[in-house]
Amino acid sequence: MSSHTRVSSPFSQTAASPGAARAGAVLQVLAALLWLPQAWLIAQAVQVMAVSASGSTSVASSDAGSAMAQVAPLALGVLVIGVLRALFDGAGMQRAQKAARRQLSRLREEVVHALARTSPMDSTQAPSGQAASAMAEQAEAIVPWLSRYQPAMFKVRCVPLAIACAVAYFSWVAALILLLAAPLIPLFMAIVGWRARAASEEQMVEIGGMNGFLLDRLRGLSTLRALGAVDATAERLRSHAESLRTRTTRVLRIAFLSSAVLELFSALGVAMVAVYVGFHLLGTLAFGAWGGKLELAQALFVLMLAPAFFDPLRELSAVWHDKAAGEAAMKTLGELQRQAMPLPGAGETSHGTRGVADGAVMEPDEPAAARAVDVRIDALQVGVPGHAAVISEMSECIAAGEHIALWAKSGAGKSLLLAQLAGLIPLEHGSIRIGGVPMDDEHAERLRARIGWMGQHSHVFAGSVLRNVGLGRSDVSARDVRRAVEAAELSQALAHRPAISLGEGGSGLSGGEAVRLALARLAVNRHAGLLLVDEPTAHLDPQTAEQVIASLLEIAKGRTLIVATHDARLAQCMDRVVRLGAVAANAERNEEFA
Ligand SMILES: Nc1ncnc2c1ncn2[C@@H]1O[C@H](COP(=O)(O)OP(=O)(O)OP(=O)(O)O)[C@@H](O)[C@H]1O
Repeated sequence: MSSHTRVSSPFSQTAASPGAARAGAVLQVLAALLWLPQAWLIAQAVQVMAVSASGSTSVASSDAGSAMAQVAPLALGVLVIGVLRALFDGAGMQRAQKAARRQLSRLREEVVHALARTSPMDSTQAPSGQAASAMAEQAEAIVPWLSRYQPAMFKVRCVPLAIACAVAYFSWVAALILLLAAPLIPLFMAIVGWRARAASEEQMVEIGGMNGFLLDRLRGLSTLRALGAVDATAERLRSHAESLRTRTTRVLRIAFLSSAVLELFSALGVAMVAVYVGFHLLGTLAFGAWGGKLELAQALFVLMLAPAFFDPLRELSAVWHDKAAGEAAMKTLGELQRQAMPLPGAGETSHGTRGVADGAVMEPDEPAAARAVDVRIDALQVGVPGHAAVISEMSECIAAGEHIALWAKSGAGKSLLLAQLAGLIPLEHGSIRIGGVPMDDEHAERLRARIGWMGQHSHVFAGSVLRNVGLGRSDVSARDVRRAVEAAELSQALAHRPAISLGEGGSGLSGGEAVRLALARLAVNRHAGLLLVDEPTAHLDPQTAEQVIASLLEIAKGRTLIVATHDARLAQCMDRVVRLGAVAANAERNEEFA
């Protein structure tokens, strides 16, 4: 069973929250279009001044005064439109930026949820360092892509066309020059952008890989140091950094190339319009103005619009790299959302799941005290979806309150069975019922809340012992944590170091203390009617193992306990031993442990 959550196309992502993003783009387009009246007013003012200057030798000074009177409202208009343009542009950018930030938060939330909905047993999951780097760092590339590239793209679609129409109204030749120069730019940009995207993706993969590698090696630094592999690791890190440098340089080179392409063609376009307008005014090129001759104001207007025609394209070029980086980031986030092995029931809410069939004994609003539950395993295939089954079929009934040991050789599937019982792996064949409730997508979330789990390698977070036991859960009080720590005899073990703060991965704790910490986590779960424990005494000396067994039995009183073990002393303390791979022989208690 596998499900794939796909990130929808980046464009549909933006379309999903069109309001603010679109409003931002529209405001920026309006600001750009306001240049048309502003340029017209400037051209008119220049014409008035030119006429006044040319006539000042022969005409009375009162005419110069009237010219100033004509120019003043034009100048005021230019000023007012200038202020409006600045306001529109500023507001548009602000809105686009805010919309992009919101979109990024939403995407990050989706990725976090997708990761949380993935089974922890999925061995194909991205390394945590890579996931953290993708979400925290690479995902930031989405903001400029949405807030700058997309409005720039919108402008390119509207503004040059409007300007070309305005220019064509006065001179079809000038408009033709602009229209001929314009398509060359997107064409070359697309060619360059295609390379930019590939280069950006390679750069992102390299960043993610390097971060994952670094985090992984930092976690295992003590092992690397102990085995004398620090230098070799540093060497690999250096080669990663070198490769990243090369890829980053390639991305920058392509970004510079795209700007150069655009500058070249836009400069040529503007220059050709200027040459035409100049020669037209001089009378050399007397065509191209719909049979007439351009006035000074009209010629100036056309001339001023020529660079503005290319402005949106220049802007697009400046942010062209944002598109490549943004799309590469979207792709990386999409990869993170791909769930090869979903966590059963992670998408379901625990609300409204009352009324479970078969006389279920676990009610959603059950009081705090744990109640032992029975476990029924029917024709269960033990294994991970997509991999060969480890046990093709097993059936077993475990009574409420019974304590059993799973006994089998290494690799026989004890841990996988415990993971299936805990609802951490989707079931492909067969069924599990806990307290009469089937372990399926509908009930898994609720069942997990009633199961205590102690894995083979419990992760220890950096922080205090109490925080590591409470794990910030709202339903676990400080009193519960203290009691659990007592029950696991962890406080006695750490009595000589009361203010101990643990390092990431459990540095600062002995192996026995780490097991006690895991026991305390087990004990703190007051709702757990079923405890699943994986090899709690592995690697412990006989005396510590005995203490751990005693604590475990104390914690498991009145609850159902299933423990995977190779330890005969622990197995002897159980009511029954279930041999995996020889399930039929489990009806009676195994004499080996009598
Ligand atoms: N997440 C996983 N994805 C794919 N295969 C897995 C996964 N976890 C375990 N396996 C495989 O399933 C088989 C059973 O593993 P499991 O950890 O259940 O054995 P075990 O009986 O608990 O062994 P041990 O006593 O050594 O802990 C092994 O061959 C292992 O490689």
